[in-house]
Parts: sequence; C-alpha cells; structure tokens
Amino acid sequence: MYQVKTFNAIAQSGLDAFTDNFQINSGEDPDAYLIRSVNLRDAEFPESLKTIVRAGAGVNNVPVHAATEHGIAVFNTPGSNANAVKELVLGLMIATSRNLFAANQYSNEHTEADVSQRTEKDKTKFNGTELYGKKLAVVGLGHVGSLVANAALELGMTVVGYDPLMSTDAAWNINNQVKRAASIRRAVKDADFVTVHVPKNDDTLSLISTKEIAAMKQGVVLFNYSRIGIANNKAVLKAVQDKKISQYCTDFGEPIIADQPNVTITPHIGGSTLEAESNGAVQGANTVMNYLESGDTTHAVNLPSMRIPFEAPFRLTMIHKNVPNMVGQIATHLADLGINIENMSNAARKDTAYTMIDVNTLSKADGDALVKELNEIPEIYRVRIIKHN
Ligand SMILES: NC(=O)c1ccc[n+]([C@@H]2O[C@H](COP(=O)([O-])OP(=O)(O)OC[C@H]3O[C@@H](n4cnc5c(N)ncnc54)[C@H](O)[C@@H]3O)[C@@H](O)[C@H]2O)c1
Ligand SMILES: O=C(O)[C@H](O)COP(=O)(O)O
Repeated sequence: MYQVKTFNAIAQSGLDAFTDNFQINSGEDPDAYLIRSVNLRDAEFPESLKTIVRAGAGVNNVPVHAATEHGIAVFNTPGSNANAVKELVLGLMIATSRNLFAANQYSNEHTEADVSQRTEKDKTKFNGTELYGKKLAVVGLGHVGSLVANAALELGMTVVGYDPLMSTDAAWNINNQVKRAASIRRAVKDADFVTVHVPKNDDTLSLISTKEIAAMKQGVVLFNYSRIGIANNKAVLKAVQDKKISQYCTDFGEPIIADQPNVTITPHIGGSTLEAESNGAVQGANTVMNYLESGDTTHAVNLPSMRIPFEAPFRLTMIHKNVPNMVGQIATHLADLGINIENMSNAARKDTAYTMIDVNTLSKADGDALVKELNEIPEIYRVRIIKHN
C-alpha cells in the first residue's frame, strides 16, 4: 500500500479518487506529496518520497532541481484551473471598465432613503467603457492565456499574443484571429488591456517592468494573475501614480501596493473555484496513482513524458543523469543476473533521463541485488521496482 501526504486544501473529490491501494495522511513514510501552493523550497525530503504532485499549475513553490537529484518526479495538473483564472480576469476587465468597485463604494456611502436625485447627478462619475472593440495583449498563451485570448475575441475585442515558447498543443487551442507579436513591447503597444500568464522562473522575473510599461498605451489596464514578481510592482506602482497605468489588478499582494488607489488586489484566488479545485485534486490523485503504480510520467515537469502499457509482471524505473552509457550499464546489470528485458524505453529531458524496463520474471533476491547495484551507479538518482497489480 502506498502512503500519500497532502498539503493545503485538497478537494474531497480528489481524496475520494484514490483506490484502496493508497492511504492518505496516515503513514510515516510518504511515497507521494499531493500539494497546492505550500512552500517546499527549503523542505527536506524523506527518503521514501517518490513524487510530488502539484494540484494546479505553478511549481515555483517546489525545488524542482533538488527534487530531481533526490529521484523525485514532480508533476502539475495542467489546465485544471485555467477556466477559473480566465473568468476572474474577464470579470475584472469588466469591473475595471465599468468602475464597479468605486461605484459600489459610492452607493454604500450614500445610503439615504431617497438618493435618486443625487445618483442621477453623480452617476456620471462612474461612466464606463465597453470591452467590445478594445485591444487586449496576452503575454503567455498556455492553458490560461489561450482561454483568455479566445474569450476576449468572443467579446468583440482585438487580441494580440506573445509567447516565444508556445507548445504545438497550445497553438492548436488558440483562435487563429489572435495576432502574433514578435516581442512583448510589440504586443503591448496600443493595447487597452495587458494580461500576463507565464510561469515564474529566472526568465520571467520582472518580465513587465519600466521598459515594457513605457511601451504601453497611456491609461492601459494591467493584470498579473501569474505570480508575484512577474510584474515588477515598484515599476507598476510608479506607472499607476503617473497615470500611465489606469488600473492594476493582481492576485499577489505585497506591502508596496497595498491600499493604493487604482490597484485591486485579490488574495491568490485565481484558481479558487469549486470546479477548479476539484479538477486539480482529481487530476492530481490520478497522477499520483499512475506514477506510483506504473511509472507513467505524463505531465512531469522534471522528467520526459513517458507512458507505456504495463503488461509485464514487473517494471523497473530509473531516474538518472542524461549522460552516455547509462542504458548500457543498466542492461549489463540485468544481463549479469540473467534477467531478460521484454520491453525498454529511455528518453531525456535536458540533464535528466528516465528509463523503464519491463521484465517477465524477477525473484525477490534478484530484485534486491539489482536495486543495490544500480543505486551504486552515481549517475542514477532513483531505482524503483513496480510489481503489476
Ligand atoms: N492566480 C492563480 O491562482 C493562478 C492559477 C493558475 C495559474 N497561475 C499562474 O499562471 C501561470 C500560467 O498558467 P498556465 O496554466 O497557463 O501555464 P502553461 O504552462 O499552460 O502556460 C504558460 C505559457 O507561458 C509561456 N511562456 C513561458 N515563458 C514565457 C515568456 N518569457 N514570455 C512569454 N510566454 C512565456 C509558455 O510557453 C506557456 O505557453 C502558472 O505558471 C502559474 O504561475 C496562477
Ligand atoms: O498555480 C496555480 O495553479 C495557482 O496559483 C493556484 O494555486 P492554489 O492551488 O494554491 O490556489
């Protein structure tokens, strides 16, 4: 039986998806962590831990490189909460265009029984604009960005996108009316709204800063529903104070932008809908089960994607460095023990490789010897033997 430890609020539907082969939050030696935004960057990993599955998109809370070196497969659940973020961003685009927050505040401050005369005069202060015919720039056209772009087209907006790393799968999902820009600055030029949907990494920190803001139109509305730091809040605040940015909406507060006029901060609720939480939890539970029971690495963020029908009685999986002669060494150890390979696959992702070997017979003694010998190869991070259920 496998042990799963959960962090954060994992939806019950996900916990219910686990079969009897999995125990949740009861063992001392977890095989899997199922997490959301918990910060594991400085965490020590127990030796038993084989996988970390992030129910959601961002994995910047996980030390992915260190996890790989501990032989831990890291996954996320792509797209599980993308619709939730799309709807929130679109809602805020409407809310900012129609001055809804200020209008609500006004109405709450003027609560006299008969305010009709006053409101008829004052309501002109809250005159808004429509999204129809306006231009939206979307930076990052993955699961969230593509949904935002397509929905904005449906609302009659012109949409321009920028994503130099777009996958072929993502490209299939984007309406061909979304115009493609060759740089962020070209994308944001003339846009009435700019929204950013990229992962947080060394390349995306301060992706939106002074120079990018300078390229934007006077009075632009900016959204950061990706991560703190992707829009540089210092530069953004200055632009808000200079009225270059008319409204800034973000899911990530920090003191510098707190209580500032024309800044709307939500408390990281982009993916916080019943539907998204359930999608992520169920997808996450299935990912944990598939990896532990078959070695399937679909949607791993630190390993190549590998999914092979598990038809033999035993499967060996190895996470190792992507260097020459690994497969040769592994095969030699099997041959030395007289173990015949039925099926073998190997693939690499940057510096890391993954090898799966299916065998028909493997005694307990041979299995133990094999794991011991393979673990002595310094380039191998983790060896597992999975017995077919
Ligand atoms: N606020 C929330 O609750 C919430 C919810 C979901 C996702 N997110 C954040 O949004 C991010 C995006 O989510 P997603 O599901 O769309 O992820 P995704 O991986 O499907 O898409 C990310 C896209 O960004 C592109 N990209 C990467 N670097 C880029 C760069 N420098 N310039 C332009 N494009 C770049 C990638 O090519 C990819 O297409 C997540 O990593 C997460 O940090 C936040
Ligand atoms: O990256 C994500 O999926 C979002 O930021 C949602 O995070 P959460 O699961 O902590 O709400």
